Amino acid sequence: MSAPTYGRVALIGLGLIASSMYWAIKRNGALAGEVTGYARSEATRATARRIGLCDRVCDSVAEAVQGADLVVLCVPVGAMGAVAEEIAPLLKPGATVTDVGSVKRDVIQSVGPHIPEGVFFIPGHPLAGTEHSGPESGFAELFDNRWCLLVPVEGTPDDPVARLRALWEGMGAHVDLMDPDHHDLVLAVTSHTPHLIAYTMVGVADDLRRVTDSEVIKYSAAGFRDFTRIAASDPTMWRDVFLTNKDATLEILGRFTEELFALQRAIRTGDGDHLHAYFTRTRAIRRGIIQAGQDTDAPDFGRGKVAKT
Ligand SMILES: NC(=O)c1ccc[n+]([C@@H]2O[C@H](COP(=O)([O-])OP(=O)(O)OC[C@H]3O[C@@H](n4cnc5c(N)ncnc54)[C@H](O)[C@@H]3O)[C@@H](O)[C@H]2O)c1
Ligand SMILES: O=C(O)C(=O)C[C@]1(C(=O)O)C=C[C@@H](O)C=C1
Repeated sequence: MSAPTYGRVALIGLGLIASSMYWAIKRNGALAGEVTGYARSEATRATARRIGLCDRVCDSVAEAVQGADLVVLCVPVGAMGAVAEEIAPLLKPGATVTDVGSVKRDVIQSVGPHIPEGVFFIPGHPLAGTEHSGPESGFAELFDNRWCLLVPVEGTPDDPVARLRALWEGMGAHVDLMDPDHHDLVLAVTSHTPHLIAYTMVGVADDLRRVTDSEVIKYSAAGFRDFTRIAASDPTMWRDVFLTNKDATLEILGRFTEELFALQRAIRTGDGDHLHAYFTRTRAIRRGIIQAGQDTDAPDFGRGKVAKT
């Protein structure tokens, strides 16, 4: 059997992503010699022990990080800096620190200054998740065929990046490298603003509850149901995403509202051509994604082509 990618991996914050990483590492036993885990709440640590999450659940962050070759910060983006400050003096020379946060520029600014000389810092972001959170929500297949973006800070040598890439690939993901600002802009379009829209739509439906007598829930069609799934995502995580990816989200939200006003106007003025042209353009985008084989969840994935009208 080949040597493990890392001798010891420490997972800090035992929620959806950390627990999925643990099960994915265990599925491919060659990835880590030992996985330690730490959660700040005693209840979370007790749950982790009960379900066999991590080879060793530690009662202090110091014990979890001690001797680790890789430390993965799996806490909300707003908590990354404080956790990094706490673990900094405990890090082994030559170790790598990474994170899984949904925003990258802010994590680089809050974590970077605490990373000691001789320790590598390679921020990361797996583009995979669900609306569930906590130690019991993880599963080994979460990262299969998903992207994981790595955002190495300037001057990071190739070897530690290649090693972290091997870990993510071993957990089933495809890996790309990206600049942090570009990451934050892309994710504002593909993830952050869509979440805000889902939160808003469900909030609007809730405001109308009395008017509709709960019929929006009873008769919710597939589109709205997808919104409710997204809007059930963890409030702390998403509060931090919007507070830390403020500029990119506001930029995309500005463009979104402009387009929305144009569509609103087309509806009011009965401009069917505008609506039809707009929807034709957006449908082509969806079809392009499916034809490029980039949406493995789509019901029409693998059929090779989609119906023409
Ligand atoms: N959920 C997703 O879809 C998803 C996908 C990709 C990346 N992420 C990112 O991964 C990270 C973890 O998300 P998750 O979905 O696993 O969350 P989660 O809520 O399931 O788990 C987060 C863990 O961090 C702990 N924690 C919270 N605040 C803390 C603090 N101040 N100090 C120490 N520990 C603290 C919680 O107790 C919990 O154990 C976040 O940064 C998030 O942006 C989430
Ligand atoms: O599928 C979901 O539930 C998600 O929202 C996952 C999702 C996304 O927007 O795709 C959410 C946040 C992450 O940072 C990465 C993935």
